[in-house]
Amino acid sequence: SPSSPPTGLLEKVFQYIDLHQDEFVQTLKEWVAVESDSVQPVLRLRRELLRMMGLAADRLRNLGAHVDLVDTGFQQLPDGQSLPIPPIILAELGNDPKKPTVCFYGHLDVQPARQEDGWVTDPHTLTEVDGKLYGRGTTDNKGPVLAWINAVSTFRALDEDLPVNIKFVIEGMEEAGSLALEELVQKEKAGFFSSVDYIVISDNLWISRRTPALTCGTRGNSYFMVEVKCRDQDFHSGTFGGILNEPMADLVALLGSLVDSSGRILIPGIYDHLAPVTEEEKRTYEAIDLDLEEYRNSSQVKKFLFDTKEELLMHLWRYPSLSIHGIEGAFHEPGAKTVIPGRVIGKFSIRLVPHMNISVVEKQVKQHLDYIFSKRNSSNQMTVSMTLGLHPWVANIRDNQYLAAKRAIKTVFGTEPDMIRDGSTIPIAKIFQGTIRKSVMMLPLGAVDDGEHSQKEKINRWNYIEGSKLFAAFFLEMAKLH
Ligand SMILES: Cn1cncc1C[C@H](NC(=O)CCN)C(=O)O
Ligand SMILES: [Zn+2]
Ligand SMILES: [Zn+2]
Repeated sequence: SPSSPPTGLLEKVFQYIDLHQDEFVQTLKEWVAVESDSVQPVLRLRRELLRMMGLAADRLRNLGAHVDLVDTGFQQLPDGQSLPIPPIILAELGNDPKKPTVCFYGHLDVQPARQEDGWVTDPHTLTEVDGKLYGRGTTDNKGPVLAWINAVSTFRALDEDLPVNIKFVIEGMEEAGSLALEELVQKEKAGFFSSVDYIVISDNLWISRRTPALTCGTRGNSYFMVEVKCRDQDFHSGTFGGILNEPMADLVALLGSLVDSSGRILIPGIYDHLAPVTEEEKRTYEAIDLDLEEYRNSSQVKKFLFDTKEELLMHLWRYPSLSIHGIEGAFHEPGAKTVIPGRVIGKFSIRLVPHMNISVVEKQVKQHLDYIFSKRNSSNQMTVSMTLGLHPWVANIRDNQYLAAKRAIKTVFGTEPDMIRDGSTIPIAKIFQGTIRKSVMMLPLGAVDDGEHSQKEKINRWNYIEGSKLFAAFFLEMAKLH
């Protein structure tokens, strides 16, 4: 059915957002100018992060929100140093018991970015080219956080009553693993979060460049380190080559035993506990707006492992995958050094899906590596550890907020959303759902080609501005449903 044009208040709200879009872009520019990198643990960048959180707190206070900057202590580094963790913002605007309370989670830290890495423009100077707003953090996650703030500020500017009570959880350590956040969520379960009815996260992307999406699930992740050690120092391959079990040879064999060339994980039992594929689920893939050729070309990949939309999406979203990330201690620089590394650590992770069990996966991985290693009769020492275990997350799409979001998308974009999952992990979603037991929704704003974590990250002006409208329309739909 065609969408009806917005009327009354909504029309006023949309007009306001259109008229003030340059101001909204200007604020994004000011936020992108702050190099709030949480990944590199250095004091200069931590100060930038603190400044970023301060800017956001000021902006929220200007909206009339009550803002708490919660102190979260220090991050202990492996070298014994410690760095301050930026405070987590807990803010609230309105506490009318007749209205639903919607809490927005977002983060203002960003991935590292240097112009030499292959940016055409300075990553910390927001630059508009053909309607694309380039800059680190534009889509992940400063743009979406500001879109939510833009939506709230529009009601305030028009002197209109906010349709819902609003809360904010904004952190500055997401890219470093959301240090301190889980603890805060647990601590505030009976406090800040007790009045929260719904949580909205906008920290992933559509699967299309034009069709908006609603995200119904994410994969989890289990991260492994496998260390092979002969001794703590390197060897010269001229003086020791030929008489040692070399750690790299052991490690390469171990890593080479994990996955075959068709992408199938070779760890026994790993596929034993997967949610079965239903006919209903199969039908959902067909409706999704994904042009395989365009996706492949824009990703600059010659060939994917799968060539139907259904298989590709299933392997991204609902099957586990194993990726090999790197080897610590290996010689990786240019040139030809004749070294035998004495101790190396291989790093890989397995993306988890319903109904996999993290500790079962951990056991299966360890058993498999023990077996492969024992067959080599190596005199080296192997140690396997799982350093991260993040659960997959599945939405309850029958919740009111999914209905409200669908209606808001229809109003703003004139279309039904793609109902998608995401292959990566937003750990806090599962924690919100598990500890405070509230409905969680992921409502992304950015397009598939935004390049989060990559060079030339951008958000389209269109996505940013229509996204601000989407959040405003969502508030009104939520109020109607309550
Ligand atoms: C840190 N980490 C280790 N295992 C998983 C993660 C989270 C990370 N999350 C994202 O990238 C958010 C995407 N919008 C990922 O999925 O790799
Ligand atoms: Zn993010
Ligand atoms: Zn990110």
